[in-house]
Amino acid sequence: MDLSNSSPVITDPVAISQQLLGGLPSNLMQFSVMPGGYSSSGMNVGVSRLKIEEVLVNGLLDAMKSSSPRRRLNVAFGEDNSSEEEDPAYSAWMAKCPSALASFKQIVASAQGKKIAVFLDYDGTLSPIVDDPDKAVMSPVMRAAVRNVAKYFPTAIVSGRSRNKVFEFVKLKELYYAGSHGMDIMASSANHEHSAEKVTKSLLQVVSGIEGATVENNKFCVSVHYRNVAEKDWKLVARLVNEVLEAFPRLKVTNGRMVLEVRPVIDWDKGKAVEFLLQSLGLNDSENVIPIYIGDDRTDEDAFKVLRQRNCGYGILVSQVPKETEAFYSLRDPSEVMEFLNFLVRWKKHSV
Ligand SMILES: O=P(O)(O)OC[C@H]1O[C@H](O[C@H]2O[C@H](CO)[C@@H](O)[C@H](O)[C@H]2O)[C@H](O)[C@@H](O)[C@@H]1O
Repeated sequence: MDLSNSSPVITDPVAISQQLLGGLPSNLMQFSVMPGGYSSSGMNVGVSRLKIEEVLVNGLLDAMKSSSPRRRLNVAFGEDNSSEEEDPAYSAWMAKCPSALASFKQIVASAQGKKIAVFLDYDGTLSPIVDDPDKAVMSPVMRAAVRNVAKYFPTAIVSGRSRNKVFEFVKLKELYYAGSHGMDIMASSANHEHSAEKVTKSLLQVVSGIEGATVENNKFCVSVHYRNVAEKDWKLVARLVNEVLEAFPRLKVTNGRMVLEVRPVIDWDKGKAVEFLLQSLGLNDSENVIPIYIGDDRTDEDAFKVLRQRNCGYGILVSQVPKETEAFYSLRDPSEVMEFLNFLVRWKKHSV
């Protein structure tokens, strides 16, 4: 299948599902309800809708605090990285999760004669984290790097944002897009979309009095951002979100990078989205396909885990601080992601 000549922009979830799902095993098409609202990975901080208690609010609050680790700065994006090499904790962590740049030769050696498929998260991976989610633009050089990668490898973006929104940022028709943590490639989602609209309205109402709190409707998931909220108010945000969810038994909340992500209680995540895309795109041959998934967030861990379990391909975590991860390799920030993508293109050009 010549993916570079196909028409990959996923414009309608139902249509694409019908197009992609033809021939897929029926279990891939099922949504199943997870008891208690916890994600299958156990990495997310799932909050049961049934127990809106102090202890859970505090649990969520702890997760909110730990999602804002000390931030390093990024040279390529106009910031200063000078003290990076001196952090012993980071160096120790790198021994377990080595740099994908330093390990590039090993990565491509294992891909000789095989097909690489590239999966990319958006926020924090292709664009640096910024205070205003609407301003998380992708730099022209990063766009060029992603475009080049897509010329040589089937490439998909798997984002927590809605497909439309992430496409507005990326603007590349030659990619595949999975939005709402992969839910935005699925059919039968009308109910989830409706719930997202309703819960967005309620969340907007309750957080309207909290300075800095914003709500973003990602079609099937809804983000409540607290990056710009004073830390003293985080507990209030957690409490209000939990209270709203009491009226939405089919929704749960997980914690991302200073964002509470309200999503359907279904057995679907970025890992399942990657499996779905590999199968749909005819790339399910784990002997001959090496999927590379690059992401920075807890939700990306589901995809890293899938690659580990399949024993094929590599998860690459983008992080400037040591983190527990299922990824094999690491990159510090979006500028290193860009370098890695450029390396891949250069290697491919010279290996044909
Ligand atoms: O899966 P992703 O593409 O990484 O999407 C996850 C969330 O990303 C966005 O929020 C994050 O980036 C914002 C812009 O840099 C930042 O302000 C926010 O604090 C981060 O959590 C997006 O706005 C969310 O809706 C996504 O769920």
